[in-house]
Amino acid sequence: MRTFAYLGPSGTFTETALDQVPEAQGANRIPVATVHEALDTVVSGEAEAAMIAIENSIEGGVTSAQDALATAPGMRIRSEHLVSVNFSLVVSPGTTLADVETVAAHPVAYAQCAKWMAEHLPKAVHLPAASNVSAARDLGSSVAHAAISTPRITEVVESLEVLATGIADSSEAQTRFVLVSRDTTLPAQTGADKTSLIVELPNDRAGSLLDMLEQFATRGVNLSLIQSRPIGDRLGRYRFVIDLEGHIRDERVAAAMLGLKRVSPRVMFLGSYPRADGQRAVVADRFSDESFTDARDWLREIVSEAPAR
Ligand SMILES: O=C(O)C(=O)C[C@]1(C(=O)O)C=C[C@@H](O)C=C1
Repeated sequence: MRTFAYLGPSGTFTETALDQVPEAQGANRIPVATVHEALDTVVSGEAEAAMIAIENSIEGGVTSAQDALATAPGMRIRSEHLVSVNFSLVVSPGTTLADVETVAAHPVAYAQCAKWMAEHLPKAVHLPAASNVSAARDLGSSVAHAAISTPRITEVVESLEVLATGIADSSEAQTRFVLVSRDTTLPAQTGADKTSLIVELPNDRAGSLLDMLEQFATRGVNLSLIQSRPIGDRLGRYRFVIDLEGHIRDERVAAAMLGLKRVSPRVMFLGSYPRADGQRAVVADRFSDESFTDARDWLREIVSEAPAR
């Protein structure tokens, strides 16, 4: 039976993202407690793929996921999935807002409710939880007086009371999830694709960040995310987590990758996959596949006609 891992327990937004994967319907699902654990199940072969949150429209890149992807061997993103997220404040029956001094919440969820918290619970202390669901499920047994959770939490944990709904700073917030596996076959080009990379730069060379960015700019490759994360071995060493518009089989993306390989000591290719929003990249004529192949044919002709030395 096919097996998929996701950040559990059942009821998380991550599970909602997994529900979007046709192959995961009726499959065996392993709920895990962290992104690291999710990727470990894939590395060990226990699960064929894992669903992880990678970016939020308010909080930006999910750094724990970026760091886990940078260190787990051989991970490839197969597909991306968007889920609209909103949050409720829940308590054990009888607790009022005035009683709440501590709030359990997943850090990404807590950050998305910052304005509501500042207005209604300015003195509350945040207790980080592994997921939106575990924050609420563990209320009875933890020191938390309230939890930030998904609006559907009362379907999973019936004993809870909802103190406030729609507490996220934006009602339009979305989280982007990716399905990660060890399958290295490339998903087909669709014209509306994304490619994810992790790039390290030499830190003893002035202008290496500009060198990297030029590889994309001069080939008309648009970036949709760029974030630096500490490599962790010593101060001042960072890796760049990058999402770009296009597929590695697009000539302009392939050319940028070749350029990157020359300026960077380490480029990790995390995958090319269809964009969840179906938005096609806007590509100027001079960056089209045809423009690249024409230029290559022109050069080949010159080289093949060159007199032997
Ligand atoms: O999947 C969930 O419900 C989670 O608790 C996790 C998570 C995340 O990992 O970032 C997912 C989406 C929300 O934006 C906040 C938290």
